[in-house]
Amino acid sequence: MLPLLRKAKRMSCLLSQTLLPSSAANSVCNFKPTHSLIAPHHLLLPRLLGLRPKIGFLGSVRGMATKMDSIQQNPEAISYLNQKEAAEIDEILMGPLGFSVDQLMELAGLSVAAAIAEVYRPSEYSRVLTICGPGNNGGDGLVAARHLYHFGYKPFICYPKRTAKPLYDGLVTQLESLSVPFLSLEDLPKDLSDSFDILVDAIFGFSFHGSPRPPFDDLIQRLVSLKINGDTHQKSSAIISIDIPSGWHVEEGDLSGEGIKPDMLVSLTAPKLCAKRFSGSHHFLGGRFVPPSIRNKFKLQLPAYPGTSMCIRIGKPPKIDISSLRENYISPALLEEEVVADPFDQFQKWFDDAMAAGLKEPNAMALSTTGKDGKP
Ligand SMILES: NC(=O)C1=CN([C@@H]2O[C@H](COP(=O)(O)OP(=O)(O)OC[C@H]3O[C@@H](n4cnc5c(N)ncnc54)[C@H](O)[C@@H]3O)[C@@H](O)[C@H]2O)[C@H](O)CC1
Ligand SMILES: [K+]
Repeated sequence: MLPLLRKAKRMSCLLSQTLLPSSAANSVCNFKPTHSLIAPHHLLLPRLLGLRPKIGFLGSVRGMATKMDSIQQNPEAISYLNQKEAAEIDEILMGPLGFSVDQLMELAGLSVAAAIAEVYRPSEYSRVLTICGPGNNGGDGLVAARHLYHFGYKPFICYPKRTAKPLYDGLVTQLESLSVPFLSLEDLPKDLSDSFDILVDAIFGFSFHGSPRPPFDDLIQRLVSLKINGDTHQKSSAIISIDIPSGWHVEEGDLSGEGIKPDMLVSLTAPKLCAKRFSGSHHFLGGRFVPPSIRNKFKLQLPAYPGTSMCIRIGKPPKIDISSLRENYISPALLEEEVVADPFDQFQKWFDDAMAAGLKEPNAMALSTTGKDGKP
């Protein structure tokens, strides 16, 4: 036991010298422990409590941070665009400013996928059906589906009116090469909420006008009825609308009051006027490509995106039930017979666990010592 403890002490000095200020390191090294355990602190604490750290989907940690940090924008402080302004911005971006539609669509679709991943974990909401319309909104949906695939979701596509242009052919080929299933209208299951956890509405964007024509009228109706007939005891699929809830008037919103009621809206570039009527839980902004010249010309007030994020929550986040954030760790205790004889090997094992979990600062650690009586 003694050589093991000496080794542990030697290692604690080594670690302390790298991690602590010298005075603190000296006091650790001069301290004579009778028992000592060293581990990355996020591993040691739960283990000492007889628990094993849970290695979960990192998006949940990130999502939680975003929930906490999210800027609770005053909706009135953000600019809303009318249909003409939205189309004009598009034209300027793709005209004098030199962007291509492919570029903007890629960024728009990536923002949508990022916003979805902020709120809906793939462990709970894996099956995603994206319903794509005939224009660029549909293209955003195809791009988002590809990114969701890479984020760990299982995407499906319904794209009943394909646009015969190389850009769209390419997006379809990219998804087919990932074996993402394309479902025809006939293939769609009767009850969408039985088969899909998320339904992405990529049917119409800011160029929509009039009343939806077939086959989109029916598809929109299926999304509407999902929320009307939703069994309150069963988890209903989440509906995510890209840029505009399809069928809504771009400026006036849900004129009949009987349109889609999405759970999440991802506005692109800047929210359109109809977004003022959005009453779902999650309103995000994406399309982080608006240059100052456009901001100035249209006097746009837009929130600053945090760090490298592709999306930002706008509007108030839903109230968080703190008890639902609690995780139960059900794992065996740290048993003496399971501990490796050499503390360096044991440390390496814990360190490898921390590295594999992708934890931030896996080299941060805590040193605990106890007396012979087992007291700290
Ligand atoms: N700058 C940006 O923010 C970018 C946004 N993007 C996305 O593009 C859409 C706007 O795309 P656009 O192709 O102009 O229009 P739509 O997708 O809305 O679809 C037009 C399409 O729909 C047909 N249509 C219109 N009304 C009806 C109707 N009543 N019934 C049936 N069909 C209808 C019309 O004929 C066209 O075929 C924007 O919202 C963003 O989502 C870009 O991806 C990137 C830049
Ligand atoms: K839409």
